[in-house]
Amino acid sequence: MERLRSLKPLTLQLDGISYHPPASSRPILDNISFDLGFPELGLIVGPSGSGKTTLLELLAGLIIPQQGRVTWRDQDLNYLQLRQLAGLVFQFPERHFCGHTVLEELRLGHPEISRDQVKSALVSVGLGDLPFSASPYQLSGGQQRRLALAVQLIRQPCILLLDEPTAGLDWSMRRQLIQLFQELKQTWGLLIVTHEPQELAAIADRQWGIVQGRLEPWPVQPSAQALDQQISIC
Ligand SMILES: Nc1ncnc2c1ncn2[C@@H]1O[C@H](COP(=O)(O)OP(=O)(O)OP(=O)(O)O)[C@@H](O)[C@H]1O
Repeated sequence: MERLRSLKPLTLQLDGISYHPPASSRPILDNISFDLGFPELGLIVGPSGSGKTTLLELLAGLIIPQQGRVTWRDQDLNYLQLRQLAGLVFQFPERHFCGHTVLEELRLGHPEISRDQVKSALVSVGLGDLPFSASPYQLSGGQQRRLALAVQLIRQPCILLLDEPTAGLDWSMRRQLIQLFQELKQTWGLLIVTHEPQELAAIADRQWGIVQGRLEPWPVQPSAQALDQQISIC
């Protein structure tokens, strides 16, 4: 990871990325290009089925595009390097918890991780007071989302990828999580995909829309014709 951190501009770039699995009649991602700085929070907004999760899976190195390049600090990355670079928090991550305790959850697959590292990851998501022995299943919805973030942060990725991170939470938990994202974006690159942008848009540095696998400017600018109509109505 130090090697990935130590090269040139602090930017993740996608250039002409297309993904078209054989089972689909059309490309799920169609010629996607954008760049995201570090630290920075990028927001991609799109309806259900527009390709949001697929884009994050690709950036996490879980699927491989047929076309295009992903570069980090001007260096081309393959899917194995993407797995190092990015930490993906799935939608409803609490459904994938496996550990019986918070400590187990944070050490899954990495038994060498020290208790100090565990503590530090918990502190960075505002769970510093949580006992290591607590059961992940007995935490509140907001705490579970924070724990899922800590599971990724402990791996020290450069970019955090978050799929609908506030879905299914009540207003107060959403507000607390958004406050946490605001803090995390001072240190990490964050890319969030959602179909409910209202609250997240307030803290985003860059925003795009995605429709049928194509990236678009967002929020959509009203056309000149629509503006003329508004003026004539007034
Ligand atoms: N391997 C695949 N083969 C065929 N179709 C696929 C494959 N993976 C995804 N799709 C289809 O691609 C489209 C985009 O899926 P994706 O999960 O990325 O959308 P999404 O924007 O995240 O939707 P949601 O918000 O509902 O999760 C969907 O229609 C999905 O069924």
